[in-house]
Amino acid sequence: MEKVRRALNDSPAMRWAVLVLVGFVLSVNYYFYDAFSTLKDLLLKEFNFTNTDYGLFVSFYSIPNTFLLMAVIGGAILDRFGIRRTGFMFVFFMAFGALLTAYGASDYYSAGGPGYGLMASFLPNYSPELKMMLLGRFFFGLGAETSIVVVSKILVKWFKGKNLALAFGLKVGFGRLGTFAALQVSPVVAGGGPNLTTAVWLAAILVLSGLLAFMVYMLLDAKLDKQVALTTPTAAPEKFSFKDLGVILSNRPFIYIVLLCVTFYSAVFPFVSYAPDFFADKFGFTDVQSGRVTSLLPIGTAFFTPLFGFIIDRYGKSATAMILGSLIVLGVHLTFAYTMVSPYIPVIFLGIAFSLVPAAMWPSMVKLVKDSRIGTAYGIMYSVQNLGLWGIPLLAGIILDKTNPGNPLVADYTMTILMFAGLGLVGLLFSLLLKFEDKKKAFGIELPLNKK
Ligand SMILES: N[C@@H](Cc1c[nH]cn1)C(=O)NCC(=O)O
Repeated sequence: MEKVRRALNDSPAMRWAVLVLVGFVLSVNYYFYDAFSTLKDLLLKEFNFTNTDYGLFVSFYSIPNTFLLMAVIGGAILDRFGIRRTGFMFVFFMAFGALLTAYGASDYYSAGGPGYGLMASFLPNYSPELKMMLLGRFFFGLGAETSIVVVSKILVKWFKGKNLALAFGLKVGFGRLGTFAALQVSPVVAGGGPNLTTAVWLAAILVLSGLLAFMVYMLLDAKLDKQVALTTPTAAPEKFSFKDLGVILSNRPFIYIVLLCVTFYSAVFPFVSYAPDFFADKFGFTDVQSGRVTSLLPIGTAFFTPLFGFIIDRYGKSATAMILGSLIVLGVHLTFAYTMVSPYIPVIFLGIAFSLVPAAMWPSMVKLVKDSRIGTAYGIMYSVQNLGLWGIPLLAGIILDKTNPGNPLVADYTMTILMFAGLGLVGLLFSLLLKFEDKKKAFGIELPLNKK
């Protein structure tokens, strides 16, 4: 038998090719996730959505992952059944959900297409269009979050000990490019209303092309597994057991990272969905100016996250990077709440924090959890994070309504922004606890990720 000396993941060119393939899957995921934020007003006009309907549509993404624990279950399925089967299933759900959403927004459906009658037969306060789109968003969220877990496990498989933090940084960068493209392309395609459906279909078809890209990746994954099986005796996949869950959940630094994950992302993602309105109301910006300053965030982080990942691979200091990032988030929100400093400056700092924490947080997991349980660990992180992504935008809306009785045209955002600052402060506390715990028990979180 021919002995395989170099496996596919020993070739840097193959590793980067894999990163581009799975990065594309992530880009289309983020594109679809964010494509609707610039279409909000058009959805309100075209389908008579209220602001609450829109909020419901956005938060439906998180329902399967938070309340049905789908990301945890998906992560456990991933550890049990492997990357190819699990990845295909969840990327398929993501594409199915995207197509269902586009169908719900289509003229064909509105004219009484299949399913319209059924959707019109219950909950008459919600339109059949909204109900079909909610169902689509539900399946999209169910598939999208676990597919991010699958991509994370793919990166650990190909890059562990070989620029893993850089690979994670680039992974986040691909996601941010998807967000940036959505913010730029979606409103242009929609053309102010007449092509709204085309903009939604374009987003759905992009997600479908992500499924094709994943199928190409499956061929490479199968080849790598065959090569590894020739050189290393393969162990049978470990069965999922609740004992493993207990082991992961009793790991203190893991818990601190999960808690930082939910507080940090809750202080950033939901803020971003209110940011254009906040800039317009506090600084008198036009829609175009608000959009421009907001889109600095995804484009800046697309470059900075890989750069910080590159540094962390070589020099470590992940816990310190998380502390610094959390401190910056706190400072940025306090600046927004209490000063009139040009928003361009705090947004640039927010971009630095939004690059530092993800670049350090996601790859740190390999120091705490064994590879065969990494899917479960990321699944837990995403499920808990989704609780924040579901609840905090709703809480922000409630605070905004309560502090602005009578729904004035220009809202005072001070209390809402202070709520985000509070999340930043709690995140800072968890990042300090993480560093303290690492110092006490030497988990190696501060050490470089590249093997010497
Ligand atoms: N769980 C995702 C949420 C998301 C945002 N856009 C599409 N999905 C997430 O937070 N990923 C980590 C990140 O840093 O983007």
